Amino acid sequence: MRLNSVGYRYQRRAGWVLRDVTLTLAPDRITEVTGPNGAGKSTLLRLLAGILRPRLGELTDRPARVGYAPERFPADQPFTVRGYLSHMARMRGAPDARIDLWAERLRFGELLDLPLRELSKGSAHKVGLAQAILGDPELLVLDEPFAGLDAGTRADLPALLTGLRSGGTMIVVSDHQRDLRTLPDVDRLQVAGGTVTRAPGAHDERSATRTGNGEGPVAEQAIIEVVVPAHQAATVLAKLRADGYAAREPRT
Ligand SMILES: Nc1ncnc2c1ncn2[C@@H]1O[C@H](COP(=O)(O)OP(=O)(O)OP(=O)(O)O)[C@@H](O)[C@H]1O
Repeated sequence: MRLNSVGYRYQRRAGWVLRDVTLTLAPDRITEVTGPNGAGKSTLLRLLAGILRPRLGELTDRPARVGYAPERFPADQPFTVRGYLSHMARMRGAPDARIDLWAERLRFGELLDLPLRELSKGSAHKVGLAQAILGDPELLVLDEPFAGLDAGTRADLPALLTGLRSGGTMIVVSDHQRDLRTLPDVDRLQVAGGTVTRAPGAHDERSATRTGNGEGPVAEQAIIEVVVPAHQAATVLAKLRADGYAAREPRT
């Protein structure tokens, strides 16, 4: 996906929030977007997701299936959690079983029959994440997904995102608290002063601060090997990826 000299301002006479942004996002990558408050991170994410259209320049090669979770999920809707997610799943051609799967992974399974309006802020935020993910998007755009999450879900989320990336999803995350900082192999964009620049990736930064205070709330990762009959390798790999684990092809 490519942005060519993209500029955006909200009103005709307002100042430009973003100017002359040119960048390419590669598939199968996680990109973390950082920057100070009001710099334009959400604006950039809305442009990437197609919620906003560039006033200047162009955005090309956006994948067809896009999942987007806004910073604040609009929970003031007259549905139960399950009713809302079923509707979203139907619109995206996803099976209902995905609702239970993602409700369990994001730790809100026991809330599925509650009205959206009764949810706490953090639980509503989880529903916002689930609706973005359950349609198996090719591009997943998450605006501050860690904000307001309980410690367990917050610790799980980097591994869930890594699993989706392994399954081929391009992921863009704004993350001003830097929850992804210890995840290896993440691209980083810095939004400031109306421009977007590439910053050193989390991997580079982790190497640089290995003896410093770089530990974050990311769950500890473990690598295991699984031995299966050769003819089942592709099936098992697909199952692991569908379950949100990062799994790689067998070595020959
Ligand atoms: N709907 C809107 N109408 C007018 N101006 C807006 C709108 N949304 C954002 N802005 C302005 O655009 C600028 C960038 O806002 P944006 O929300 O993209 O920043 P951000 O980096 O995501 O900030 P934060 O870290 O506080 O969430 C700000 O000056 C903001 O006031």
